[in-house]
Amino acid sequence: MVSIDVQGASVDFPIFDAKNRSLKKSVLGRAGGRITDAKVPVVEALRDIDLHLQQGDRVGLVGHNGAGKSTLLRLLAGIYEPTRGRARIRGRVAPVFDLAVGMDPEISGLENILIRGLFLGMSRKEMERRVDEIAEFTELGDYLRMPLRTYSTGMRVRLALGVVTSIDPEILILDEGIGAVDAAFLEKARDRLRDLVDRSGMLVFASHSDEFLVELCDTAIWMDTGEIKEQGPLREVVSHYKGRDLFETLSPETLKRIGRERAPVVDDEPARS
Ligand SMILES: Nc1ncnc2c1ncn2[C@@H]1O[C@H](COP(=O)(O)OP(=O)(O)OP(=O)(O)O)[C@@H](O)[C@H]1O
Repeated sequence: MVSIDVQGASVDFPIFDAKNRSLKKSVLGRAGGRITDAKVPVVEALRDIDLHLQQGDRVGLVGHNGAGKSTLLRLLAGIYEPTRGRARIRGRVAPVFDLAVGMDPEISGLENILIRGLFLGMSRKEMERRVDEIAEFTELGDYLRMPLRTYSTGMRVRLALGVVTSIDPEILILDEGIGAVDAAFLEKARDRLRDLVDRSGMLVFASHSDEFLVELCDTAIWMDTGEIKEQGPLREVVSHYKGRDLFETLSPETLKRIGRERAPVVDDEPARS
C-alpha cells in the first residue's frame, strides 16, 4: 500500500547572495513564500505542512505563483528533505516535473524512450516490451532513429509524453509542464493520461488548468505563501481559490466526459413576472 505522511514539515532556502540594498519604495509582494529579515535572508517555501495521503488519492495542487506547489511536490517525491518536521513516503515515486529531464540530445528517439523509462523507475525489460507501442503513439516515424537534437520542441514533447504515459507508477507526482503540449496532441494524449492516473496508486498534480484538474483529480489542496490554506473536495476548494465556480468555464464536452452537470447558477436578482 502506498502512503505519504507529512508532519509539521517546513522547507527553508537560505539565500547567501541576496542584495541588501533596499528598494526606494517598499513594494507589496504578492507572489512567493515569506522572506525573513535577517543577515542571510531565508525564503520560507513551506511552513508547518501536515498531510496524509493514501492509496487511490488524486490530489490537485492549486495556488498563486510562488505559493509552494513545486516545493511541496519535491518534498512528496523525496527530492527535498524537510528543514523541520518529517515526511515519510511509502511507494515507488515517478516524478514528472519537466518532460525533457532525462533526455539526451545526442542519442536517437528510440534510445531516449528506453533511458527516460529507466529514469522513471521502469526496468529495461519492461521498456523493451513497450517501446513499439510508444513509438506508434508518438507518430514520429523515421525520426525515431534520428538524434533527438534534430527534433522540434513539440516532437520532443510527443516522445516524452509517450514514455511518461506508458509507465506504471505507484506514486505519480506531476508538475504542470504537460500543459505546454499542443492542443491537438493533448487531445490524443488525454485518454492515455487518464489511464496512467487510473493505474497509478496515487496522484499529486500541480496545475493552473481547470480542464486538467477536473479530468485527473477529485480532491484539492490550496497552497498560500507556503501553507495549506484549504484541503477537500476538488470543486469546493478550487472554487474558493478562484473566487468562482470551477465548473463555470468547462466546455460541455468536458462536463459530459466527467459525467457532471453544471450546478444551476444562483440568481440574486428578484424574479420578474
Ligand atoms: N531553489 C530555491 N531557492 C530559493 N528559493 C526558492 C527555491 N525554490 C523555490 N523557492 C522559493 O520558494 C517559494 C515557493 O516556490 P515554488 O516554486 O514552490 O512555488 P509554486 O507554487 O510552484 O509557484 P509557480 O506556480 O510560480 O510555479 C517561492 O518564494 C520561491 O521563490
